[in-house]
Amino acid sequence: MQRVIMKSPAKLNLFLELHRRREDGFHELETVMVAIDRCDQLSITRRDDSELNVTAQWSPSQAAWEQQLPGMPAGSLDLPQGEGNLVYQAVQRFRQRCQIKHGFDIHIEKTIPAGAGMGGASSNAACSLRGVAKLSQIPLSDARIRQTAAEIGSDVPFFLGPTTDQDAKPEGSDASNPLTKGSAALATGRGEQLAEVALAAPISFVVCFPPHPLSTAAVYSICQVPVNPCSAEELLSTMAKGPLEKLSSLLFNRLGKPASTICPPMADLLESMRSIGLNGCQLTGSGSACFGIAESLADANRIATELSKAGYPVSFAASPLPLPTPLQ
Ligand SMILES: C[C@](O)(CO)[C@H](O)COP(=O)(O)OP(=O)(O)OC[C@H]1O[C@@H](n2ccc(N)nc2=O)[C@H](O)[C@@H]1O
Ligand SMILES: Nc1ncnc2c1ncn2[C@@H]1O[C@H](COP(=O)(O)OP(=O)(O)OP(=O)(O)O)[C@@H](O)[C@H]1O
Repeated sequence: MQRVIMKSPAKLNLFLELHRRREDGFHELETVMVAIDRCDQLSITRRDDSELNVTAQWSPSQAAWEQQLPGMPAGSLDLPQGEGNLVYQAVQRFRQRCQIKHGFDIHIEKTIPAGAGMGGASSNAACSLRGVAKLSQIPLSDARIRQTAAEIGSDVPFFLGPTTDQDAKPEGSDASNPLTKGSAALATGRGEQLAEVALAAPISFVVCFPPHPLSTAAVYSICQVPVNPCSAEELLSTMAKGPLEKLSSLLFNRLGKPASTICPPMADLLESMRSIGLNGCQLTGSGSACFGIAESLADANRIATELSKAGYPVSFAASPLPLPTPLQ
């Protein structure tokens, strides 16, 4: 096999709580993430020589994105190429660890907004590790893949999917829902310790990216660790057993406040989303994208169109997307 074409999904954080700031500068957190069907595409071709080439472009084009998001700060739509791209860093580190001599040509077609809190770069990095392992005949359950992912970023391990097929059968629920199995996980530590969680049925999200990218480090640098942290327990049990109508009241993100301090337009966006009829509107990750829950996918598509017309052109409906298990 010389080439793989892979989908690299985005994620939403349904819950995010901070427990303590660690000596290494990272925060111990508890977050529930769901992969969604807004995906970048990676094409990875094995080379006979040792060259590693990584290129990225917006789909359908940079010009289309610049036209859609005229208010974006200059340069914020420039995608890093080559060594500046997280995919290059992940693959190079993995090649050195596994002494992979051959090179790769990797091209990324981007639809996930950057600086949005949707894990675009992290997802691309995880996807590239899976693809390079496949093209190098390294079993996807090889521990060095997950080890490299954890070193590259806090969100990268999540996108590798369940560790083994056994892990993809979460406790106490019907894990056989083919539309959602393997799409959600509880992450702790700095985000690299994962436990698969069940989702009883698909959820209809509306995601909206205001033209204001946010730096994850900047948001964390002004966050406050609470004295009495919230718990994800009720959210997790409602995800597994329903009623899903209750979900929107259980969504929570401790980074919402620091993110809106840095990006005041987010408050207007959240207000617009609530007034248009979305439930449980909140920030995903460190932002600046926000999401809410609609009654149905048809409703989500209608609301996304309304938000686009109301001045938020990067608005879309999304559903949970099962992450691949190592056997796929
Ligand atoms: C906000 C989330 O997306 C939630 O899923 C993640 O926690 C962020 O993960 P990420 O983008 O992969 O972040 P990294 O690239 O690992 O870290 C970027 C910076 O965010 C801060 N950071 C990140 C994760 C964490 N648990 N605590 C932190 O304080 C640190 O300053 C770190 O230097
Ligand atoms: N493959 C990539 N795709 C997009 N951005 C990348 C990539 N590699 C490096 N970057 C850089 O990383 C920055 C953050 O990108 P993005 O927000 O997609 O990543 P993330 O940190 O995984 O997600 P999150 O916003 O949830 O923290 C971008 O602004 C860009 O400068």
